Amino acid sequence: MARYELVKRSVALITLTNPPVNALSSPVRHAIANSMERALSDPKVRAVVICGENGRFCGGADIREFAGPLRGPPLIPVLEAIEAGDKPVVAAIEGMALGGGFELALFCHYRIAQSKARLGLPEVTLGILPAAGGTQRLPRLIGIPAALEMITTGRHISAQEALKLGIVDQVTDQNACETALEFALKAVGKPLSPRRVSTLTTPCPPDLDALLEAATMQVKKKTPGVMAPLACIQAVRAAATMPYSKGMKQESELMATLFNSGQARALQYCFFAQRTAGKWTLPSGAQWNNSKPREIRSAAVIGLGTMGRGIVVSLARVGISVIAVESEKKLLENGRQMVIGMLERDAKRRGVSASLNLLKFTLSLQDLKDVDLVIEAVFEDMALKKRVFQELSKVCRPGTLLCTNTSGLDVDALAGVTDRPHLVAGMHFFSPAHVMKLLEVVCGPRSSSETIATAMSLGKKMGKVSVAVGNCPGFVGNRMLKPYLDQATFLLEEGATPEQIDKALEDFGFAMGVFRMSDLAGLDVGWRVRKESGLTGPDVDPKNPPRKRQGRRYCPIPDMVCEQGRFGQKTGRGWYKYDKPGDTNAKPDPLIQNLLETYRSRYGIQPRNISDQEIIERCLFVLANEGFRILEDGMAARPEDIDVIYLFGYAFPRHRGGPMFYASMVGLERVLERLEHYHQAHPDVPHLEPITMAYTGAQKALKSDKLDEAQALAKSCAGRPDFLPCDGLSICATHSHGKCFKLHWCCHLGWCHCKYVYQPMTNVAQLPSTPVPAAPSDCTDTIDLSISLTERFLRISPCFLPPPCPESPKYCNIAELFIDDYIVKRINGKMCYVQRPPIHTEAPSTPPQINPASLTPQKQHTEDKQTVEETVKGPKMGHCSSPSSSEDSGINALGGHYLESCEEESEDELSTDGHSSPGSLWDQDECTLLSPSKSIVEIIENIETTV
Ligand SMILES: CC/C=C\C=C\CC(=O)SCCNC(=O)CCNC(=O)[C@H](O)C(C)(C)COP(=O)(O)OP(=O)(O)OC[C@H]1O[C@@H](n2cnc3c(N)ncnc32)[C@H](O)[C@@H]1OP(=O)(O)O
Repeated sequence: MARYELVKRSVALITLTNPPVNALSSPVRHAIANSMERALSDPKVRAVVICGENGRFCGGADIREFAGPLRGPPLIPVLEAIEAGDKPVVAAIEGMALGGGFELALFCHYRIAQSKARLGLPEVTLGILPAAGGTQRLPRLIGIPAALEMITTGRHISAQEALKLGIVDQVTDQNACETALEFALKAVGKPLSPRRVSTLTTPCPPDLDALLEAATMQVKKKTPGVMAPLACIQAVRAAATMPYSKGMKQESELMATLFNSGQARALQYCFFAQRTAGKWTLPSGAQWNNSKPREIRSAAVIGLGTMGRGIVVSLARVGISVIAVESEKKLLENGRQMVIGMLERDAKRRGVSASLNLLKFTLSLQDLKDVDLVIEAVFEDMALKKRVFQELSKVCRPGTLLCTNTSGLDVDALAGVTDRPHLVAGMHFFSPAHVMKLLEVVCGPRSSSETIATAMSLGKKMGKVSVAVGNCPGFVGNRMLKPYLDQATFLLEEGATPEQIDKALEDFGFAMGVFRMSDLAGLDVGWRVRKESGLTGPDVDPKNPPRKRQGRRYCPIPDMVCEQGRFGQKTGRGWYKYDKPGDTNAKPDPLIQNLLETYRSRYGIQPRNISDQEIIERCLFVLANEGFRILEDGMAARPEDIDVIYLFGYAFPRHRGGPMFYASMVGLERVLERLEHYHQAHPDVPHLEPITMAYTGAQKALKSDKLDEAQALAKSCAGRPDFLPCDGLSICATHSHGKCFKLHWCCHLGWCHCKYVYQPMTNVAQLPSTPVPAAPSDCTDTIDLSISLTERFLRISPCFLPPPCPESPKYCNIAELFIDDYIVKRINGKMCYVQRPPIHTEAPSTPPQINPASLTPQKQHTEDKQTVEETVKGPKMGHCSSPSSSEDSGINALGGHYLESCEEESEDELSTDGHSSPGSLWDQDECTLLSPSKSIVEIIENIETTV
């Protein structure tokens, strides 16, 4: 974790060795502390240099450690020992010094930076503040204004800027470590006191209060409702007004508040979710690390509308030569001028020369015969796109990849008209394409893994956050948007105003409410789509009730707004009025208020007061509900992918984590209950029906037509770093195909390709601890909650925490729980899955008394124990069994499970009377899930899978 060497006979060189970013994990902190002690006590050592391996100084604290209790030495005392030492310590900064890494450098007496290095305190972006002295030391070093700006924005600065600000002492084009070694030797003997930042006085500007006030206003405007930047300002104020030690105390108190906040969890989740999305996976098993992308040197873009132009710019600025095609001379010339203008402005801003020589503009598709990849960006019309793809098929060389920038049309239908359906995929950019970071890469059923790998890799090269999604109407982002927009207009019908709905959403954290956003995007686009899909317009049968379409509720208000020529900002009128077309300052319009009142009275709707809570719940829970459906349908691989799409494509507030994360933070029971509530009130709105309900009752018959739930679960988990193939171990005898998987933590169900085989294996401490919903008063032991696997998955991993340490001794294993119908039991307020007992005809009227010992044959204990030990040691996994053998072994799961999970327990603890001994471990948190210490074991869910 850190290497210690004596170099040049008298300099201790400490190299951090914790790939990929030399984060300050517990072992690294240990190693720094030990190395410093050694260096300071060795009389041969006259100076110390600290650097990072592989050209990266340090990426800061190990963010993964934030999820659990702090282990190992706290960072601050380790760093204080560096500053307090009587030998000069020089930080040799290559690559990056971020967060705790930057703070480490600030505790050193000198800092040398390689010219390409970046420095910064990005903690604010993770919902925390620089709490290893960053907020107290940086202002002392560079003054309040510059420190405030760096700390509240988290901006990374260049080595040159750091030199200018006085953060580093020297910038070198050479190896920073070599330079630092020379520098260190020269520093020997010079007084260290002035180099100790903690002893400096913060230069305090006379207008401190005004400065801090302005900063406060600025962050409140830029990131409304976000706590961390405000806490940063308070900490910096302390640096200006308090002695160092008091300031440090203040910093630590502020950190304590932030550290456990939901915002910090959300923002840290976003950090990892973004990186997880790059690790794409397809149902076929193809994924980021087993599929090779092609290199794309040349591309073509068809259509030079807003989207096409943005795509051309995105490609050209990363050095890909582009042929841009239009159908008419005038459009081509217009597009050419606009693209050149955009590239020139972009290059000026980035201080580089515009890559105009990479561009070619043409009216002929024939010019595309040699390009590596084509992105079609013509009008959103299937017939037109099909014609283009047929033509491309004829013109382009056989290996050219053909991509479409459709925002929701069937990619496979386009693939079907080509001679190379495997080389066709969707590349759904967001407008404006050269600005927006999101790219949905749409995998058609026939898209090859190489095609997807290439599109994903091209997206990354263009600086996009690319997410692989399935091919369904609207893909992921726009599919979810529809129910969200519907809810907003239904709320209008019921009594809300656009201003009220927008305000509620903006207070939640959206930069723009749904109506302001629609005005910006233009209302005519959606109107055209609705007309084309027969929801409105002359083709609609006049006998159709205006507020019903295809058997479900329909709100015609948006059509009525468009019929008045109100298309949003561009026409100066939409849901709001604007001073002139193109203006952005939205003002409430009494005409809209009139329209709503007339509408309501025409349809006999009594307007009611609608709370902000209802607005948020209906708009956002319906969004998450559709997300669950998308996971169930296998159209997104993981909830993180959905969240990333909403964060980067739809401006979902980052400190809320995304719609799926938000739902998990609210608590899925609550989301479920509210959706049920709203669905009961609005039964003609299917999107309000919780996905969990789709598999119960009257819908049950449909289940066989649906994708199997277990498959959906596995799909939703495949590719997660915590969802690991179990090394090709032999699997069930009857279904000897595929591989087994195991979920370490997020779910205690694993899955193998014989889709009914579950292999629970999880860390006891991580087993579901979601509070169990209160039982109905008239029936205290049973709630007939039939929930889907996808939901359960999310429900028990409410914040997608990282996996526990693999060496954790607390794995439990229900090796043979592979049943088709099992029960979730509540034990001590937590949940446990066991096989349904032999069928009893009647549900017990009182809570069943489970006698664990009687459920647990002794022989099975021993066998299970064996399995657990193997599990703990390594990836070896017990066999999965076929459903046919479930009856032999399933029931032992409960006993085997808890016995092995709490190895130190004697069987006495598993007392058949169900009462735990005082002080027993069964009473402690870590084992509560498995403890039968309360005699009442409640059945809280019936979960069925199809066999
Ligand atoms: C008392 C409290 C004391 C101290 C508190 C200190 C607070 C902190 O230091 S908070 C952390 C501050 N640091 C950061 O925010 C940096 C975060 N990382 C990045 O910005 C980037 O990763 C990067 C360092 C600029 C490198 O970028 P890039 O080269 O593009 O690689 P990535 O794909 O982003 O990351 C590679 C790999 O590393 C993982 N990772 C990166 N940083 C951290 C980290 N700080 N902790 C843990 N893991 C980190 C990242 O998740 C990637 O992992 P994969 O598994 O490969 O996806």
